[in-house]
Amino acid sequence: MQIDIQGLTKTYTTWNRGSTFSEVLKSLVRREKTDVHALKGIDLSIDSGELVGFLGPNGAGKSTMLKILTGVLYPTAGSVSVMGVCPWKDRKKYVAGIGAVFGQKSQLVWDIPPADSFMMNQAIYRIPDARFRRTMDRLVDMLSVRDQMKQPTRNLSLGERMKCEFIMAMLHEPRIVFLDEPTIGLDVIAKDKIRAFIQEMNRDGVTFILTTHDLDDVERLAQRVIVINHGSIVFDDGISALRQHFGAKKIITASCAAPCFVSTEDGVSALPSGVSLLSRLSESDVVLECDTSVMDLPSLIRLVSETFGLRDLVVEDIPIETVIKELYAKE
Ligand SMILES: Nc1ncnc2c1ncn2[C@@H]1O[C@H](COP(=O)(O)OP(=O)(O)OP(=O)(O)O)[C@@H](O)[C@H]1O
Repeated sequence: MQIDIQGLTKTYTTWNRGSTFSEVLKSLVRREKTDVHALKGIDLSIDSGELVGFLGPNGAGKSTMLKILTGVLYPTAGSVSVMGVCPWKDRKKYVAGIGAVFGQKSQLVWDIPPADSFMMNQAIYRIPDARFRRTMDRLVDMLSVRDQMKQPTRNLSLGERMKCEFIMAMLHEPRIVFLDEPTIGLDVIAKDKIRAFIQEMNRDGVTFILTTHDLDDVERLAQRVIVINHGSIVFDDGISALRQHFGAKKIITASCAAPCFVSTEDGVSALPSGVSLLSRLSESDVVLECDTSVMDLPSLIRLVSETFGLRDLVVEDIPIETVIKELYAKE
């Protein structure tokens, strides 16, 4: 096991100063304390080579978790061991083995070309010359940024800069890389390139811990999804299990020859149990949600076909957004 987290708890204490003049004056003598329970006793283990996606609504505790795992914040209680090291206790030894890419924060020096920033990292991590050249050449070719190497970072597009951020984070060949919103603001082509890069590095055995609000990132990359809400883990499994979390539901778009499931005075009387009408596109075109644990799909298709004369049919999984929205809404 590469990462072992037990009972991880973080409580932020803030002091209420008040907003009116008299409240601020009073707070000089006696201030009210507010505790924010950002992480409430998290237990988690992650194996070497995993690609884990952390999801959660705003304020769920993801950044707090990432900050503790990268060693920039210490917890209120609990233990963390990453490759046998406690991140916030033995920082010097720890940072040599990890990498980090933050979509909203740059590690490159703005006024100098990426190639010079890379050489700074070579010195910081004491990477031998031959190994540095070999790793840099490989990464630069993988991400196709050779033409950008000699230009000042401030002149690069967001996509070019993000690719260079990845190179910067991978030069010392870390075994674990933390990614915080790595594709934020990128166009679809740049996103694809970066995702392919992450997958290739993962195939080489690098463990990735990815925090994001981009469900495409999670669907395309993560083998395991951990959803945090109100400081606790509310889901920890694969992406297909996430889809099944609220039952085996399917979305069916049916185009029929005759008007189908039309409303009567008593409501939509013809709908069988386990099936609900999501939307009506026209009298004879409907979008249905089918709970296949109640009504199996072949029976529903047969019923629609025999009753209304089926012309066209599309069966889809529940959109991952719907599942996530329901998980987030749960207290
Ligand atoms: N330095 C701090 N002092 C006080 N409270 C804090 C501090 N940092 C975070 N919090 C609170 O802790 C909770 C968790 O915050 P955190 O930033 O970890 O959430 P998050 O899941 O990363 O959210 P987002 O997706 O919006 O970045 C929030 O209620 C936040 O207001």
